Amino acid sequence: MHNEQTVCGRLRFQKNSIMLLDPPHAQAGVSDVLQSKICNDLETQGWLQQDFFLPDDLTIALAAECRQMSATGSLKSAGIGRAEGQMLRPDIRGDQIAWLKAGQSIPCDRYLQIMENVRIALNRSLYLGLEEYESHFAIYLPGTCYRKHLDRFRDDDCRTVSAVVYLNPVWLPEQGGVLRLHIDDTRTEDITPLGGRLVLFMSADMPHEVLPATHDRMSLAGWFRRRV
Ligand SMILES: O=C(O)CCC(=O)C(=O)O
Ligand SMILES: [Fe+2]
Repeated sequence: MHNEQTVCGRLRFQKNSIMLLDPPHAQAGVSDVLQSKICNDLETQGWLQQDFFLPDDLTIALAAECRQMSATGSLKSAGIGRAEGQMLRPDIRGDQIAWLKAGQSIPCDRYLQIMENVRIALNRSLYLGLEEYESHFAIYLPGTCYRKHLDRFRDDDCRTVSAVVYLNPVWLPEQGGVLRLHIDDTRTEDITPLGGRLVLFMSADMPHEVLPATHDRMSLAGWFRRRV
């Protein structure tokens, strides 16, 4: 595991990073490192963190796309709840989002292909029967948050594994904006939203929240789903 102080300072260049995808990464599966974390960490503790998950050039391209969408008004305030029951409650959830569509850009398709490899790895390790992946860009403007919640809806149990990939190439601890996982009644785990980092956790069992930040906080949040 990398020292948080070093990792938080600045996204390092590819030569220092662990190659997580076997070349050529588009078609290859996930690395042995990630596959064994899925087996060990996700299965035993219900969550995992993988740094340098995305190649640096992809993190930068996705961050640029997120910023561009924000600047052109393509990101919309996210609601809470599902379908007709959805409502805007910026005091509870303050991010702005845009759902990804296949073919919308080369970086998004690269990201979706990588997540497809993760889906296969999850099924191989944990026999979860995951059939699809949905994902959105998210930006949390300074001061906004997402209060403690579970990702699985009460009336729809398809969301099985939650995945967040962070897109800010630089993130300092004093900028806040951690993802706080509530592991049990007494233990929490804070994850700094540093670019390239992946977090996976079980959607039904892991209460979590996003704390306010002092800077724009960009990510791709997604869910591996079982069929209805
Ligand atoms: O951005 C994060 O760290 C988590 C986001 C989240 O919890 C969600 O979108 O449901
Ligand atoms: Fe969530």
